[in-house]
Amino acid sequence: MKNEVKAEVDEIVASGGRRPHLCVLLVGKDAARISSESIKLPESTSQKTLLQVIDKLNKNQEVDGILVQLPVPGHINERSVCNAIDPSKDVDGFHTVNIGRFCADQQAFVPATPAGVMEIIRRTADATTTICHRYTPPEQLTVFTKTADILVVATGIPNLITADMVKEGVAVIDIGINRIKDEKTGKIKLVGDVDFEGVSKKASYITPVPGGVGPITVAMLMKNTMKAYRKEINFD
Ligand SMILES: Nc1nc(=O)c2c([nH]1)NC[C@@H]1CN(c3ccc(C(=O)N[C@@H](CCC(=O)O)C(=O)O)cc3)C=[N+]21
Repeated sequence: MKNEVKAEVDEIVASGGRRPHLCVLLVGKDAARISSESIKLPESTSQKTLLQVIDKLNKNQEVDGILVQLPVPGHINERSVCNAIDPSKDVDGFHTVNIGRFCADQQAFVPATPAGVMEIIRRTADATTTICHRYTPPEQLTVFTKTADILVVATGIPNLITADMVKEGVAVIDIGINRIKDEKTGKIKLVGDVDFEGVSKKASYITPVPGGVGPITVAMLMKNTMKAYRKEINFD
């Protein structure tokens, strides 16, 4: 590493900010405290510099888990960044090694949001899985949503799913996180992709936003961090 780049990286890492904010207390033999550190880099940061910061964290024995908050600015290749993280510290499960191992039924770090959703559903029973996406015609979308026993929504479109689109007794999991302006107060508020007000009247279960998938995602990230700390995942 060139000296001036190294100095820059050292400075960025050193200015990484305050430490013990996030305190997760586990009582019993696993009692531990997870400390976390946010390293905020300017938008203009080059890919090279970012990769060097990651490399330093990879080599730092004190660091068990690394998460690069996505999305990254356009001049940075997301895949290269995810793949720069040591797979054994990849608590996001975004490294191709972890994705590949997961798909091949090998031990791996699994992404926190889907793991959280599975935790919510907590069922291993057979289910037919169908996927709709941005090219699903709107009138067809309703055909699918109306037949669903479990409806998992992640679109980024506020109020996409309304009461008329679901069947009585459906279980709804809302992964959407949208910041919209509240018509009444003028304040920015957080909503999901589901019209909670209407759909909750028909649903047997429904996760709210905020207070649903978000917090359980964080919990799954903590779980992965503990797995990384204990070196529980065997990458052989
Ligand atoms: N590498 C990477 N991994 C991620 O897992 C990742 C990411 N990048 N980029 C952004 C998204 C989004 N995400 C959230 C997690 C928890 C809440 C959460 O806990 N939300 C609270 C509300 C928080 C608030 O009020 O702002 C809630 O829903 O109750 C939100 C969003 C993880 N992401």
